[in-house]
Amino acid sequence: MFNDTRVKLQIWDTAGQEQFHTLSTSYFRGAQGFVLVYDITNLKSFQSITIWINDIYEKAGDEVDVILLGNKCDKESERVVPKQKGEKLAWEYGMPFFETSAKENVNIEHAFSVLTKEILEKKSGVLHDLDVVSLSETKKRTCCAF
Ligand SMILES: Nc1nc2c(ncn2[C@@H]2O[C@H](COP(=O)(O)OP(=O)(O)OP(=O)(O)O)[C@@H](O)[C@H]2O)c(=O)[nH]1
Repeated sequence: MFNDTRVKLQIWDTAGQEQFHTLSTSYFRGAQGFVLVYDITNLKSFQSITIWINDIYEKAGDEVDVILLGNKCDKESERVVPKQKGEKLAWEYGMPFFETSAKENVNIEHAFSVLTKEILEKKSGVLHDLDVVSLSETKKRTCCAF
């Protein structure tokens, strides 16, 4: 629930397709938000993030909401990607960043809440813009009819 609005999320997982870098454009078309996840114990997964960010913006448009997650934060002893690196990358692209653990349920709900909120805020912004346009159109027409 967000401000008394019930929200239903439809979440698509790429299920390993991304390894071959052959994500179908249907993953991007119509999507309102993206959750980019790397593994803090796997440097390559972090390095691939930049490629995916660019792919998302190219195929889904610059206006789309993206969050970055550094997952497996429960495996601190195996960490190879410092938290600051994730923060810096996210900051460069202006996206929210969290370290998460899917295993221990750390920050998962919070991350999805933040993404959902961003999407809803953008949507209400668009509706507001449309309202403004249609109101002024009506006004113009009323004006001309007189
Ligand atoms: N310790 C730990 N292990 C995790 C965490 N999240 C996932 N795993 C483990 O990491 C492995 C890979 O998880 P997946 O969810 O299959 O990862 P994926 O990148 O979605 O894999 P694909 O679906 O093949 O793309 C599994 O053995 C999970 O149990 C986490 O937060 N902490």
